[in-house]
Amino acid sequence: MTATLLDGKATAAQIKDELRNRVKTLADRGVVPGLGTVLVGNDPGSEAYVNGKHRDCAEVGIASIRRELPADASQEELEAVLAELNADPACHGYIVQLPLPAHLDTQRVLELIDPEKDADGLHPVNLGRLVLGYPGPLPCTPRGIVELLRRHDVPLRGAEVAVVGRGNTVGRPLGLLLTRRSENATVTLCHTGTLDLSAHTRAADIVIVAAGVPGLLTADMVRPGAAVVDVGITRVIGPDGKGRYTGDVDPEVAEVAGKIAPMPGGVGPMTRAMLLTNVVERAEAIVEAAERA
Ligand SMILES: Nc1nc(=O)c2c([nH]1)NC[C@@H]1CN(c3ccc(C(=O)N[C@@H](CCC(=O)O)C(=O)O)cc3)C=[N+]21
Repeated sequence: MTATLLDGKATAAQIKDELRNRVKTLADRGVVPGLGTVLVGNDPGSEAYVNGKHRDCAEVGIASIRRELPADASQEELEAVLAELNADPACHGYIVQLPLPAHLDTQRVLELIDPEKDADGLHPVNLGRLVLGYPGPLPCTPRGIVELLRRHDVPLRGAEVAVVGRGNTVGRPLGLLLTRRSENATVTLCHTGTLDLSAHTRAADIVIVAAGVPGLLTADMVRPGAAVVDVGITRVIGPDGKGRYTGDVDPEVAEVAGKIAPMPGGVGPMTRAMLLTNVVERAEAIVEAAERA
């Protein structure tokens, strides 16, 4: 491998150190930030992610508020939990772990989250704020990618960025974030239906792949020296018959790229660090509003 590492694990650890200090400052003002998680069912992958979020909270001093419902929970039961968290002043932000079981109405659930408590930044009101350039919680993965690039001195201003994938959680909001005046990148939002994908990726200074297609980005598609960010996370069965997660970037890309954010160890830890950041920011906003009053 010739590319240098965009090390999400180390960067997330540094961000957690910074958050620990902000949480201390909040505690001095009498507020402990609280993150809520809502998990429906017992998918082992979702359980592992939610456990990871609570471990992160403990490391930083954020209080964990855990709500778990059985796989056959009704829409009404789930909505009652959201109403409870919306009303709980100890909960500064929360997430509903996705995907939900198929019998539940995901769109309706996500729209019932109080936008001011939307730790994922994915509520339609907050995506609308992002479109309009208004302040609000930002989606964790796009924000984590921008933060990872910034902290590794990858210039965004004037850069050509190819984003592959236009999903609501990563690609589409990432395009909006990167084209804000404060970032000022030039973005081409590609997807698996783009006719000449490699023409776009080869023209880019930064290639960010969030398509969920293992091995989609190959070495011939990358301009030598470009920065590459792998957001893909797909469960595959390896040659040994065991399940594992794989990214969207072929390993050979590391011989061509100048910098690479790998999976694992890149965007995942940054996503988790941004979830914590969103909660601490919500708590800070509440303390500041109370002190102004
Ligand atoms: N409401 C909601 N919000 C989410 O943010 C959300 C969700 N639902 N559903 C599932 C996806 C997936 N996701 C990941 C976050 C971190 C890692 C992560 O930290 N990965 C490590 C590897 C962890 C391991 O190997 O166990 C890494 O990339 O290095 C992975 C996946 C958040 N999601």
